Amino acid sequence: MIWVTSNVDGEEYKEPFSKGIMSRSLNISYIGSKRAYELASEIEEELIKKDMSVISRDELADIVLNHLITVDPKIAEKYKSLRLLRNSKKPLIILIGGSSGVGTSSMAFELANRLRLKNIISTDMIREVMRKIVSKDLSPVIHKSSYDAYESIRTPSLKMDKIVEGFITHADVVNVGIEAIIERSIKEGISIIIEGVHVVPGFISKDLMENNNIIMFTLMIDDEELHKQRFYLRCSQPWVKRSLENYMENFESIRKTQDFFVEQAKIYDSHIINNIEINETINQMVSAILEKFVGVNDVR
Ligand SMILES: Nc1ncnc2c1ncn2[C@@H]1O[C@H](COP(=O)(O)OP(=O)(O)OP(=O)(O)O)[C@@H](O)[C@H]1O
Ligand SMILES: O=C(O)[C@@H](CO)OP(=O)(O)O
Repeated sequence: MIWVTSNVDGEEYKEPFSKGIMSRSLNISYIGSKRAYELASEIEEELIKKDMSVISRDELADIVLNHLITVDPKIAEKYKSLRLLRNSKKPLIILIGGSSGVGTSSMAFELANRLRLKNIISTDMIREVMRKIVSKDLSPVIHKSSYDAYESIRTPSLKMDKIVEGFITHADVVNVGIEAIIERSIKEGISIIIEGVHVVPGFISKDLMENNNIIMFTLMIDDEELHKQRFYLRCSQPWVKRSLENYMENFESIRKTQDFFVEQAKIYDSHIINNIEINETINQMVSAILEKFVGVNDVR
């Protein structure tokens, strides 16, 4: 057996070399799990040939890097950048927003897998906790959805589109919870992805956004028909309880909230991604993250 050693706060600990863990860390630019597993097996063979029974994490990373350079320098470059990112002292906070149905929760899950992050929180869950604490009488808007919150605004403004006004009032309350999660993640030093319809550019305090490793993505779907299909797809899954009829009835309003997202994203410089193809979306996100936090240009 090959043991991998590391140091935590001066204490050394060791764990057995695992091809599964290694191949997950190698599946970085979507080379596919089969190819990643083959590479992990090649690396294991190399360790056996060199008769290494104990190896430190850093030595192992160097061996992996050298192996990847001979196989595919682009994958090697990405592996190196992601290691730098993972070794960063500050936690990484990734915010993924977009109007209902554009794919924030699916993309958060895919990105977490790609970056090997363990924490994802949906803003719908934050809203659910808030609904238990804040009564319908006190804040009727958060007891509605983002696209029909306008129905419960007590005194609508005459100057603004009512759907957008409802959306802003609704998302603004949930942002109190989002900021709390960000503050707690920074305090604990844990990296996290926060996703959902309430992650709107310009709604989180400037101070939090500027002084930490935070990056925001705004997903959208420019093609209306494709956006509708995403709801069909989601609601056709047997475990989904949300009704397709509700989203179809409110589709026009949902599209209006998307227009608002895009306007805000342009003003506040959030990365706008047309979420058509999963790998393309994830590659764009990973490239933006590496560029912002490791200073590496696109190595796709
Ligand atoms: N890039 C993509 N390609 C194909 N299907 C996708 C893509 N992104 C998301 N989907 C699918 O679209 C549907 C809607 O996505 P998802 O539930 O992630 O949206 P959401 O933005 O989280 O919505 P809500 O905020 O209303 O919960 C899901 O069935 C998901 O699998
Ligand atoms: O408010 C919304 O836009 C959606 C987000 O997921 O929630 P629901 O349709 O479940 O109210």
